[in-house]
Amino acid sequence: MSIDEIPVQREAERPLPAPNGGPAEIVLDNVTHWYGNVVAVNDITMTIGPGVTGLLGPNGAGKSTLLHLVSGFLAPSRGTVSVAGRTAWHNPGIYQVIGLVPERDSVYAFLTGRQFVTATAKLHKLPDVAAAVARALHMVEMDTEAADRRIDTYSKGMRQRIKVAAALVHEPRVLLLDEPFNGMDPRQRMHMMDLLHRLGDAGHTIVFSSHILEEVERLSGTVQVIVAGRLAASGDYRTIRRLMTSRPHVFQVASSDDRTLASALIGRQSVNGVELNPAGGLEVRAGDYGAFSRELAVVAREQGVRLRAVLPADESLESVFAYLVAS
Ligand SMILES: Nc1ncnc2c1ncn2[C@@H]1O[C@H](COP(=O)(O)OP(=O)(O)OP(=O)(O)O)[C@@H](O)[C@H]1O
Repeated sequence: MSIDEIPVQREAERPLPAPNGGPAEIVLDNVTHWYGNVVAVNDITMTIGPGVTGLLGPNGAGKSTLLHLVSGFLAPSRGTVSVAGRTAWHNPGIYQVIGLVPERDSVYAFLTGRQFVTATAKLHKLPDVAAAVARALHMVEMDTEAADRRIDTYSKGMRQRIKVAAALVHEPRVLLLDEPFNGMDPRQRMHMMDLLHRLGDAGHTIVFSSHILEEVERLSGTVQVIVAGRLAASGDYRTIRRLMTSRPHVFQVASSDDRTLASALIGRQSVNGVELNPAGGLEVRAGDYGAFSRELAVVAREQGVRLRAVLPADESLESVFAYLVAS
């Protein structure tokens, strides 16, 4: 069957509000997806409206599967997914309103950035390809000499930006990005965050997945937390943050003088306990993530101790998610 033969299904616009109060552009209604015996998405109901929404969850939680369900690439095993009031599955019409930035580089590296974006514009059969390409390159700030260089000369940040340009070339209302910050350095990250912010402020519905809480916190007002295929928590990032930070945290700290740092930390307000590790470094139990991070920097400076590493012992976030699911 060619793409033109796939029946276009339309669904009545649903009046469901999104968590941020705006109209719901994306509606998942009791959606489940199995890969054979694996349940990747398990009975998820959610609505997403304009602005930036972060899909937060550990690796394997089902974020990519969920984005592919919303993009219409996967059929729900149960339930329904709709975008802009239309059923996502088997509905080529939704490609007009969706742009997808996949996690992997599905880009021919021998093309220039401009050629790649032009090919996408032609696939969409846009009336004025050159103008659409120029506009998309401008939006991601790639309307420079770099646009005419081969993609295999690009940095990771530039490759991500050109993928975003291709996804935006047909001016979709909804932009879906799978782990867009992976492998980026802090400057590239800031740049991409700024771009997504601008698109969200302009009224687009932006959904991006991430397994890093800080990325989601800095970028999105609304957060959907996915754990083991289920929706574990949903709402304003402050609510999610509070849920996460009101539990005890354990940090592994490495410094130039662990003993001095340990004795200076004991008795500090944000610190519940300190232990020196036999193999070096210390383990600190703290009540509040933010307060401890600030206090540690102050104490280290006061004592003239250099901090080499500060890592949450439960860095994978698995324990945070387990806590959220249990609560
Ligand atoms: N094509 C597939 N066939 C079988 N199982 C799959 C397939 N794709 C994903 N899975 C499984 O479905 C579950 C959810 O995977 P998914 O890729 O959606 O999660 P994710 O949150 O995006 O994780 P990651 O960030 O690691 O990609 C995992 O258990 C994964 O192993």
